[in-house]
Amino acid sequence: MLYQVEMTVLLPTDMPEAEMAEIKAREKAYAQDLQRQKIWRHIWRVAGQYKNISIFDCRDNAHLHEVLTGLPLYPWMKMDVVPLCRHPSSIHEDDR
Ligand SMILES: O=C(O)C[C@H]1C=CC(=O)O1
Repeated sequence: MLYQVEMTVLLPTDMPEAEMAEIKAREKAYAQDLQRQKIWRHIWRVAGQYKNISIFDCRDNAHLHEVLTGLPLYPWMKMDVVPLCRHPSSIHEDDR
C-alpha cells in the first residue's frame, strides 16, 4: 500500500548541537536503508521549510506505523499521512 507522508521537523532550539548531529546522522542512515529496501519510495524537501513529502510502500497501516515510529527524529516530528490508491489513468504498473 502506498502512503504520502508529510513530515515536519520541530527540534527544540536548546538541543545541544552534538546531540542534534548524532540524531540526524542516524536518521539519514535509517532513511537511506529504507530507500534501498524500496519501502521509502520517494523523498522531497519542501522548499524553504524543515519538512519533507515522502511516499512509502508498506504492507499495511501497522507496517507504516512501525516504520514511522522507528525514525530517530520521530519524537520531534509532526506527521500527516494520506493513504493512496492507484489512479485509473496511471501508466505505472507498480502503483498499488
Ligand atoms: O530532513 C528531513 O526531512 C527529516 C528526515 C527525513 C529523512 C531524513 O534523512 O531526515
